[in-house]
Amino acid sequence: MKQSVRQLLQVDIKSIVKNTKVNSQTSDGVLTPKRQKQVSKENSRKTKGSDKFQTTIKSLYDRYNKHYPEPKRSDLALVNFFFNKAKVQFEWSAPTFNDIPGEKVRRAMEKRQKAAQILLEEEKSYISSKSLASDPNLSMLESEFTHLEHKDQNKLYHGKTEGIPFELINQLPEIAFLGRCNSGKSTLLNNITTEVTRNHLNEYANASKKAGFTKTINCFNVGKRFRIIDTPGYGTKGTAEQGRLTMDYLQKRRELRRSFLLISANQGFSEYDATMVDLLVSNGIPFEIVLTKMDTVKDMTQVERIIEESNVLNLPTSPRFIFLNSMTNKHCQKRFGIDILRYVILDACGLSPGVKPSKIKKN
Ligand SMILES: Nc1nc2c(ncn2[C@@H]2O[C@H](COP(=O)(O)OP(=O)(O)OP(=O)(O)O)[C@@H](O)[C@H]2O)c(=O)[nH]1
Ligand SMILES: [Mg+2]
Repeated sequence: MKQSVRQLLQVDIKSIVKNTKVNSQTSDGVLTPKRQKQVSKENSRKTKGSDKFQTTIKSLYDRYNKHYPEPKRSDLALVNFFFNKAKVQFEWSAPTFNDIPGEKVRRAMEKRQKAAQILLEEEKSYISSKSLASDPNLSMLESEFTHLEHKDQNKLYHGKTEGIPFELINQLPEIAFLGRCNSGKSTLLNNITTEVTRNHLNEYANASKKAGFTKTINCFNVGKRFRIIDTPGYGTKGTAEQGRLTMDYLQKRRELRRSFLLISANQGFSEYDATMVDLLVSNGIPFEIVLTKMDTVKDMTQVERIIEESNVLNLPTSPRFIFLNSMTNKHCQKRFGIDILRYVILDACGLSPGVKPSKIKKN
């Protein structure tokens, strides 16, 4: 008898637990009709909000990128596939331009080649002054000289690469993120190279609320197809050394294909940004403009004003304008503009949207 009471009690407790848990769900996990209605209402509100945001961002993009053909949806899908699958590896961090792997050696090689060229020219002019120009020995001399020149180089750089430093053999196109401190460069790098939408993402580059966080130029290899360079921010929290480092990189780096100037949509163009734009234009460095933190913008006319009041629409070049958000919030629950930026990056590196990463992420 005692046992059957206990059994009864157990059954009762079980059913109580079941009933409380199942307030909004039936026992097999299916939502009750009431809850279903609520969820679908919430979802449609979210979708409506996101749709509105997407439409606004799209109309801004169309308005300021009339010179550029709109990327096809199928291409955007391919590009997203590439970035979501490509393995990202941190490669180097350089506090000065000479610290970039291969740069010192490249400079030394170029100096030697220049010196050798001058010697060859002198030799030629000596021979022609002695009216030996038709002498068959001249071509022999030239080839002898070239041989010596190479032998000399090989002496400097031993190894299996026939005198060419490994870092220079391993060249890939590069793109760089530039902008004021806190404009969202490091966060964007983490975002475009990951599939997930997660706030406070610190996957590869370190991002921080603290302005002036990135202090060196940092290089990340993406799928062994190209490299993304994260630069230190400029402005009141940046230092003169960091500014020089970024300018050296922009002016001297042969692998740089395009730079992306990040402007925070809630701050707009500053005098520092105007100077950077001038430097990019006067040095002939190709660049695009990326308006970040679009999730923080309540009134989109504010973004239009930022663009119209800056000088960028009157430049001799026509940079693209890309509008995006790396973070999400209640009003903006998806990332926008990331796919367009991904598309432009591959294009800048001379890669087609259908390119496959040479190295993929492990799941
Ligand atoms: N709301 C919002 N915040 C963002 C977005 N992107 C970046 N942030 C925030 O802005 C702050 C600065 O981001 P970082 O990526 O470190 O900026 P940075 O340009 O690399 O800054 P420095 O390294 O100092 O030059 C961080 O607190 C980020 O969370 C965005 O799209 N929306
Ligand atoms: Mg940074």
